[in-house]
Amino acid sequence: MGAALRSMYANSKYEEVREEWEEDYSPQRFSYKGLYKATKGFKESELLGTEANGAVYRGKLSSNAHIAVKRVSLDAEQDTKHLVSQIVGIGKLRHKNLVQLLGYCRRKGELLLVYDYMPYGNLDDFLFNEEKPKLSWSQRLHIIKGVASALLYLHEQIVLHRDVKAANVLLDEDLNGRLDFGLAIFGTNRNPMLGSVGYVAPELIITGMPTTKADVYSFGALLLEFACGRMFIEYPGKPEEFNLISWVCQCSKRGNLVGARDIRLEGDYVSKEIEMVLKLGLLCVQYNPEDRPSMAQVVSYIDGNAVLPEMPPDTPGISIPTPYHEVLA
Ligand SMILES: Nc1ncnc2c1ncn2[C@@H]1O[C@H](COP(=O)(O)OP(=O)(O)OP(=O)(O)O)[C@@H](O)[C@H]1O
Repeated sequence: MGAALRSMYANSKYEEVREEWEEDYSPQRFSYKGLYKATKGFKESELLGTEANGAVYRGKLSSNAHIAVKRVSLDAEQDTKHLVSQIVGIGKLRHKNLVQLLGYCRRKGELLLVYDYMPYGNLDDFLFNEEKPKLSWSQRLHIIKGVASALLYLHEQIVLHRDVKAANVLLDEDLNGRLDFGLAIFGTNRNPMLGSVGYVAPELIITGMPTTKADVYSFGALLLEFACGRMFIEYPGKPEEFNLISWVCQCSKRGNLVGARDIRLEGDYVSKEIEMVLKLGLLCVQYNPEDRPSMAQVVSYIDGNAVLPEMPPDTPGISIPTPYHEVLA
């Protein structure tokens, strides 16, 4: 048992692995031949990006649907059955601000994940790459609202995202923010901390246990990045500007919280909204997980259905250095 029962196109370039237990998952199963054709044979020109976990290609199916295909290598000891059942489960989630995971294909030592294609790529580029057109404040707020509601939806479905970061927020054709599922959601991220440096909640480094409040922390870091147009942690920065918590608290102490904003916004912003996003960001990145709001509260604050609690910049638990300070100082 467990051996491949059927190997489609054995010994051909379209060879793939299918096992009997996958029969129930056939609606989510893509053929390697179909994906090969969709991506023009995984041609260099269709490559969207290569990250530590694998390469992502743009593709077009025979139905004319645009897709993105992520190729990931599988460890021999990986529990493939469990992984595939997780992929199928995640694929059943439906929310307008999630990047839909359409299905998968499996080859020897390799997994291919198929997603809806997001034409504008990820937020990382728009927020931190000076060469990309800047996002206006109203576009940013629209994206923030979308991502917050997607994360709330995941938590309501008892799913942790585990890797909220700007690179995992993609933009669709209408510039809606769509939360992408990084590999961390499947627990296959080879980074044992689960998540990405800078966005990981301090307690996660010690416990290694992902929680909803750790997702809220990462979302808070993202909020600060949206408003400030800078990465949450910037290595070459001045010590007091090393991370956005210190930077925003400094501005707040000087009585100029809005001064922490992205200068690329120029005059295009609403002070009250920037203030709300910055204050909410600080609330979410508090050191103590119990002090952070839930995603349901976060959505209420963003939608203006609840009043944000006042939190002076010297409140214990916000302006203290993160563990990264000590590691990287
Ligand atoms: N569905 C998609 N549509 C369009 N572009 C995508 C899609 N998914 C990923 N990309 C792009 O492909 C590149 C690599 O993405 P990938 O998700 O592997 O990066 P990552 O976020 O660092 O990885 P991970 O989240 O698994 O740690 C990025 O530039 C990303 O914007």
